[in-house]
Amino acid sequence: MRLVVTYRQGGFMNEKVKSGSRNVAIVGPYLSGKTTLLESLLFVTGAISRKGSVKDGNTVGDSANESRDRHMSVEVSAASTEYNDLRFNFLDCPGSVEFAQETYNALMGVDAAIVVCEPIRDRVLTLAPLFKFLDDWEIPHIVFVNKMDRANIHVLETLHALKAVSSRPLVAHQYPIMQGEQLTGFIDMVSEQAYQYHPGAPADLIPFPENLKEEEHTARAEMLEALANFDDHLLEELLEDIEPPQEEILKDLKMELGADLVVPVFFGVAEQDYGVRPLLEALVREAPEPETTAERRLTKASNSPIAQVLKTFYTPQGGKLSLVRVWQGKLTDGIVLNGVRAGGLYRLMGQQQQSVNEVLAGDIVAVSRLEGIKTGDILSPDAQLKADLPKAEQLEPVYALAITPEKRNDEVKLSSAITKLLEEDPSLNWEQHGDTHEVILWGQGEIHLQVALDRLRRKYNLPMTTHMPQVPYKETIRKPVAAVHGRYKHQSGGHGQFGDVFLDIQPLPRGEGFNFRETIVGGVVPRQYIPGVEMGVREFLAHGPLGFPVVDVAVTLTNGSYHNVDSSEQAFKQAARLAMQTGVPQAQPTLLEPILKVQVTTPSEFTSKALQLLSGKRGQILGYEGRNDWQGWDNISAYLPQAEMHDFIVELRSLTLGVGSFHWEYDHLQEVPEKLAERVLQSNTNGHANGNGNGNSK
Ligand SMILES: Nc1nc2c(ncn2[C@@H]2O[C@H](COP(=O)(O)OP(=O)(O)OP(=O)(O)O)[C@@H](O)[C@H]2O)c(=O)[nH]1
Repeated sequence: MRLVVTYRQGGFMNEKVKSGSRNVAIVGPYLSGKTTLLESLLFVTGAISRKGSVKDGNTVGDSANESRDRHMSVEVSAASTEYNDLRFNFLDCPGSVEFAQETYNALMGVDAAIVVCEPIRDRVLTLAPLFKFLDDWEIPHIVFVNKMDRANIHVLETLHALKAVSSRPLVAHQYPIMQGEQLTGFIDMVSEQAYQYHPGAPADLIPFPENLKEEEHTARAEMLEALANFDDHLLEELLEDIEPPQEEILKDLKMELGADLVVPVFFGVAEQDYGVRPLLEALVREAPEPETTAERRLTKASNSPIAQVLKTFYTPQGGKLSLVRVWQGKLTDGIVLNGVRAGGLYRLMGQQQQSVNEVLAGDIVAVSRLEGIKTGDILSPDAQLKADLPKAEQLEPVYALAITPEKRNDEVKLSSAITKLLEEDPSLNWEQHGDTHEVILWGQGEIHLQVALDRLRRKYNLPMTTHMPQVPYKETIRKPVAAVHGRYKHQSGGHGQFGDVFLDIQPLPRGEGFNFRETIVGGVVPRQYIPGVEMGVREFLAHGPLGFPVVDVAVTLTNGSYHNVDSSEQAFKQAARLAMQTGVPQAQPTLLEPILKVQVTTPSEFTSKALQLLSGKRGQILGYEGRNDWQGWDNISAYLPQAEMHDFIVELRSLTLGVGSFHWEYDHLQEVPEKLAERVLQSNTNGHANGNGNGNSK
């Protein structure tokens, strides 16, 4: 096939069949250098002829406008290159916890991940949730300690800190050669050969640095011991002081990395391309082949083509692209998947696309126009297909904003635009609240929602204003009132309107809602008018004297009278409303607020801070304990008023290096403390209803 060059910096690879492929996600904490590493990988493999930088906004990763604006990845970027006759599909994933869903979805489709991190002791904890995800799903991963041009802690200290947050043993695959804080070369721990880096060129073989002999030997012995834990033959050799052959070490590294039993560690400086070639070599030699990954992940009952959607994009022109991993068989141009004809197959290089005619199992490509298909869906031309592939759990939303189109006429466009937004980003959610009628956008944090709002504005021409969502307060009554009278009598022209009722109004236990009964005897209120009475009561309760829906109240129609000509269901409805208007204010109305049951997850060292945060937000601690499935992490259970939830995730993250998280569900309604209730009611009469009494726009 002929070379089609469409990429500005050097072009796509020749679209010819390679001897194999590797699909690799680049993951790691925020700003650790993932996009820079991708740029370097593409550069050293010749896919681009000039490197862009994150600062200049011209990298292949971070190509979306929303990423460029913020100098951070906000979605997965795919790029393809080749090295050693293998096709490499790299997925550059966002590091911010607010975009973790993107990363988790992408990880489900790769053969291995490169975890990029920085040599900063205090920041390694930010790796813990990612390591846990990788280990829970047994995804083979390599650590690349980046920014070794400013490493102010010793290599062994970095390794030690990293080991503390990984449940799998970390093995140094290289021993870095440093000059002060600057990486200058490395010793390959398999061959024990030393190399020196050179700007813009491959590393040179150099004599073994004698001063590192002892440290390197210790680190190598640790690596071999870790490998020997899963290989009896290697263990015997070590016990008998036999130097294991290099092939055996490499075989073990491949097998144990592939099964996520060990995590090899590399060091580098992505900005200078240092450490990037050895990383590629390791991926070629040691990362699992796509067929091996398919054997581990795919459960299937037929041989038809099978693919899975890892990410959905809507291009600025409005076209839909589904990034898919082909697990089995081949996809061809125009193939029908799950009943939908694909528009075309494309290899991606950031935002650039190159059309291809067919794609074989083990590859990752974008498929256009798969309308109705969502991220995570398993695709096949076989309608009866029974296949299973793991799918990352959907993250629960933890942060909300109420949104309103800047232009009133845009309200009708909003729902279809949000539907597309949610297809692109499954960790968003939205609802139109039943009580407050606000449209609420839910997501993972402030930046996450701002990115969603940017997309609404840019892609769908829907600028929005936002404000803090109102708290859906309710009200109830504290004491019963009996025989409240309501009489509706109206004479206008023809025949008049007459309804007359006596109601008992009583509080119900919390959570009982509403019930209506009648104890009418002797037909003083004829049967056919009683539904009107209930309707009038319900209508009144939708908006009580404090301005909120009234709950946990029982109303009994006990007595009344009627007029043969003038009575009607409508008139009795009005009479009931009048009785309620009189009676409810006498029954000590009181404000109720929704209380959430939350479960906070935090590293144990931050548990006391998280407890303080909860208490400071009127939370009621129910208990806390260490997690059985996650050493060094605690779960805290508490009740938290919904009025205090708005910034809870923001504050929790700022107290816990960004790794604290929480799960929540509505639990019950509870009386608002008197002082606070006054503030809420005051701000409600001013047109706002949130717990802090400040309904300001954000
Ligand atoms: N000193 C130094 N800086 C680096 C290196 N690699 C990346 N950086 C800088 O680190 C910053 C973040 O780099 P990115 O590549 O955007 O990091 P990222 O991990 O992709 O960021 P997110 O995807 O937003 O989490 C940028 O300013 C880079 O220039 C490196 O090897 N050395």
